[in-house]
Amino acid sequence: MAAVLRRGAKFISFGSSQLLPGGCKHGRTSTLSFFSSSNRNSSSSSKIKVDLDGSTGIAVVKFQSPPVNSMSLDFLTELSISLEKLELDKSCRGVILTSGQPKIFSAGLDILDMYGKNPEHYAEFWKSVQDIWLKLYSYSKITIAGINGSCPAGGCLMAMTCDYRIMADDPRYRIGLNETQLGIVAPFWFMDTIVNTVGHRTAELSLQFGLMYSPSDALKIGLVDQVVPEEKVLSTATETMTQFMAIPDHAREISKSMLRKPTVDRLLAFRDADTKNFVSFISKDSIQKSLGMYLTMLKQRKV
Ligand SMILES: CCCCCCCCCC/C=C\CC(=O)SCCNC(=O)CCNC(=O)[C@H](O)C(C)(C)COP(=O)(O)OP(=O)(O)OC[C@H]1O[C@@H](n2cnc3c(N)ncnc32)[C@H](O)[C@@H]1OP(=O)(O)O
Repeated sequence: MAAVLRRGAKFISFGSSQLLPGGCKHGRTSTLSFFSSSNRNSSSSSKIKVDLDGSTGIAVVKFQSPPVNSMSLDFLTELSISLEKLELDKSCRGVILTSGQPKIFSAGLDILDMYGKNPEHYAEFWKSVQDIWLKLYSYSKITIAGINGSCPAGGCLMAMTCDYRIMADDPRYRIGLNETQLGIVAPFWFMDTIVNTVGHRTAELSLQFGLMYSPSDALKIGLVDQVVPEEKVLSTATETMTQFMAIPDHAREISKSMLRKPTVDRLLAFRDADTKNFVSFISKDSIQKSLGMYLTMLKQRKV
């Protein structure tokens, strides 16, 4: 795959791949804030900040992994621990996933965890990706994604695991599974998730072309449920959460579980084979070379 950098263009191509329009640059430092009062419970690891309001039962889980909230092994581990704690916490009834980084919800899987490492690392990384999907797709509590920025590939997958998606109305933002644009194939459970979200025909087009949707187009195909001004993403998520909470938990939970269990069971049944496939695919010299070129281009990109 030859790298073609089209400076100033809306998209930058790598072979047949496209980067998202952007142009924003991010500081690498993060500010951790702690909030404490009798009804609020905040915790903050280095990449994930959790703010649980005991009076409403709503937890806001904020990604704070600059510059782009890429899903590294550390990020996934911290997120997994935070979600596990919230699932065990009886005072929590719902979780809002959102970003603390400007213009980005999550850039998807961290390419650095898939490049230049050994097979053991790739296996460990992939299991943590499977883990977070399994956890979120079968999460007993209500989950809402407050998508306040771009959301490619793994970022889109994470948003699709939620019960409801609210996206900021900014035409520069994009959401979608763009794997084919990178010359790779989304694993079967990524595919199952998008089929369950937008339906089979739309998923076929979306996956084959690796389409990235603007917020309004994502709304049209049902990839997101609502588009609101950016400053209203969190308040809308809170209002929506209140509507979900009006439904008896057990009935909602069982309905969710019955609808999602076949999809979850499919990954559980083929989990080891899926890990082996990933490790063998990502270890190939040709794939490593392509990833290396893609990373270089990401770093050189100035628009
Ligand atoms: C047969 C079946 C076998 C099974 C095989 C399965 C194989 C498939 C595996 C799963 C596949 C895909 C899942 C993924 O999620 S792959 C990741 C896809 N993500 C992307 O392509 C996004 C790339 N990034 C961007 O488009 C842009 O960065 C952005 C998100 C739009 C943000 O733009 P920006 O202008 O605000 O920031 P930018 O300057 O581009 O980036 C800032 C720094 O961040 C680095 N970076 C960006 N994205 C990633 C990433 N995903 N991982 C690691 N690092 C990333 C970028 O390099 C910049 O770094 P630096 O500051 O210059 O050092």
